[in-house]
Amino acid sequence: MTRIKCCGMTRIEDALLAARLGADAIGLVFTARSKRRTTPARAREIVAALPPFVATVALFMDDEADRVRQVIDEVEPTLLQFHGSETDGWCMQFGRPFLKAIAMGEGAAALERLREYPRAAALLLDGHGFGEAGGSGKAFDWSLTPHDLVQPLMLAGGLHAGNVDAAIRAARPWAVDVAGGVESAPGIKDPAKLAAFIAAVRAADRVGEP
Ligand SMILES: O=C(O)c1ccccc1NCC(=O)[C@H](O)[C@H](O)COP(=O)(O)O
Repeated sequence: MTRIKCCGMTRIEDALLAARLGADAIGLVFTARSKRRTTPARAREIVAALPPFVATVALFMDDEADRVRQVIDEVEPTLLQFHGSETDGWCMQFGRPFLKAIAMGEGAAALERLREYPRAAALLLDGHGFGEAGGSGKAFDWSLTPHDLVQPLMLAGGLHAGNVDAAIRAARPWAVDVAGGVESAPGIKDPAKLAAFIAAVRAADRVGEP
């Protein structure tokens, strides 16, 4: 079954709805470069409201290590996610499992970077260009997804209910990640789009079942 992460949560009601609809994880963005950023205080409220077994992911992009530590202390996320030019060793310093986003906007040229994070819990292939922020709404060429990596792969970038089936068939990812495709405005989730997205992922999972 394809796991689902809904990113850029800023409201308790959106996070609860995602959990109720079956999302496996929600993302909380702390980098100043995001139009979906939230505060540690608000994130703490969202985390406290969630039911058990829904993972919480704290996102950063070339932020100071002290800022990451402050968020860990205040929010106690399940996982960290790094979107910038952080190295494998830098990401490891917090002693927490981490996801590393790889900018796939340059196409095949980006594939080498996937091999630079042997200690990442999973790799998130995102559609933006190198140095650009995530949450771009840009898809990449899913056929580039490699299948010889040990780590689980997550697919992100421009996904929505209308294309996630094709994305899953093309890339066969372990998980999909969505932000803009389920929103009515940055950081504000649209209940109908969220429900349609999760239903589309589940439908894609059933293809080929007897
Ligand atoms: O969402 C953001 O604003 C953001 C900003 C800076 C770094 C990462 C960010 N989001 C990371 C995510 O995991 C998004 O879900 C992913 O990039 C896909 O976004 P979208 O293309 O809007 O579905």
